[in-house]
Amino acid sequence: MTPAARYGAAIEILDAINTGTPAEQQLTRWARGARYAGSKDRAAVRDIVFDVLRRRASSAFLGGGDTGRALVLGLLRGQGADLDAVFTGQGHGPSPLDPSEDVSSALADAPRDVQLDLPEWVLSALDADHGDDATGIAQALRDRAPVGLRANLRHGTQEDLTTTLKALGHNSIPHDAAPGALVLPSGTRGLHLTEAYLSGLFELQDPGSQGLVARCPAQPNTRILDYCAGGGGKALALADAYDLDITAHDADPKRMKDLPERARRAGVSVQIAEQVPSDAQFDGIICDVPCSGSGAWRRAPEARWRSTPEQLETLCATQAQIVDDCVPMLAPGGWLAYMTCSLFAAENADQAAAILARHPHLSTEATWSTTPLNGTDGFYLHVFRAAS
Ligand SMILES: C[S@@+](CC[C@H](N)C(=O)[O-])C[C@H]1O[C@@H](n2cnc3c(N)ncnc32)[C@H](O)[C@@H]1O
Repeated sequence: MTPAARYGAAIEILDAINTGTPAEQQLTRWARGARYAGSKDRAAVRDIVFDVLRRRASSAFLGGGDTGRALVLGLLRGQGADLDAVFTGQGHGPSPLDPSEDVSSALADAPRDVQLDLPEWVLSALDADHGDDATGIAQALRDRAPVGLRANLRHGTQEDLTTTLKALGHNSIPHDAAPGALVLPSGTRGLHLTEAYLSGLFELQDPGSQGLVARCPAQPNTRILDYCAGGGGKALALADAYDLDITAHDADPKRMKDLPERARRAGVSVQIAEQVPSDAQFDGIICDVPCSGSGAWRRAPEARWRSTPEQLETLCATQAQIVDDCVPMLAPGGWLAYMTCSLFAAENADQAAAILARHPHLSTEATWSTTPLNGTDGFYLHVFRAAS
């Protein structure tokens, strides 16, 4: 595909997304029908679509509308790109621009929420929760995220992995959020197909996510419950760091389907429990609760536009319930790590304060958080300790 044809495809896909089809679904549908598109074309079209979704409000402002064409036009204007090289009208490229598509305003004339590509209510919450950092965080959410890796330290050091990746043509940089964390530039692809990955040398995981686990006060040979295990990112990181008796649970067990294979590849052991007996006791419990995901909105760019204050309220109620379900399973003197990939205090510090108020036998052992300003996704951790 020519570069212009890739933009043409992105315009069609964005028009379909505008009718309510989720972006992933529409990208898959397009790729199935576009046999002529190679893997590089598919990746490039996906990047354009996701770039637009991350910058949807500013692209609509600069493109003079919210059709697929206007959004792509606005994105390119914002990037200062050569518009005539894209709107060529040749092959499958978009038709040439019409004078009616000229927009005289600069982005600096737009309201702040438009400039920062966030719904107004989200920006107000970030301002309230992050003060002077809010603008920088919002700006970071407009860009692609770097690729994060976790070296499986049972297979080698962070330095060993850096050397292996270098031999594969990838320059990785250590990240100080966790002992095995590395980052590579956004857009690094195909790592999961390398022998290094298949033989268990690393997992794909944001350094911030690794930082949460690195701060859990696990002691060797203790019983740990990962109550919202999902794909097992936290359980696997913990199992790599210590010899533990780890039980992984999720309300939707299908989400754990890849966990046994990932554990096998990493050379660690994690037991799967579809049900956890209510009288079970654990020395440590991880509550990696379902949340707005606002800390990771660079990776799921549609989510910011679909999120609502009402959804946030429902999520907060679920988070509180999950912790309340877990607290009775905490052995005397045990720890509970409440964690989110959210930037909102409502899901983070406010929840922690409410948990302490509801469960007076818990105290705060540690807290930690990170935002995209640190080169990670946004995460929050609150470690509680039960009285012995
Ligand atoms: C943030 S994700 C977990 C990500 C995972 N820990 C990881 O690191 O890959 C939250 C998970 O909570 C699960 N969940 C939602 N409600 C739950 C509940 N009431 N009890 C247990 N798990 C729940 C969801 O199915 C989802 O997999």
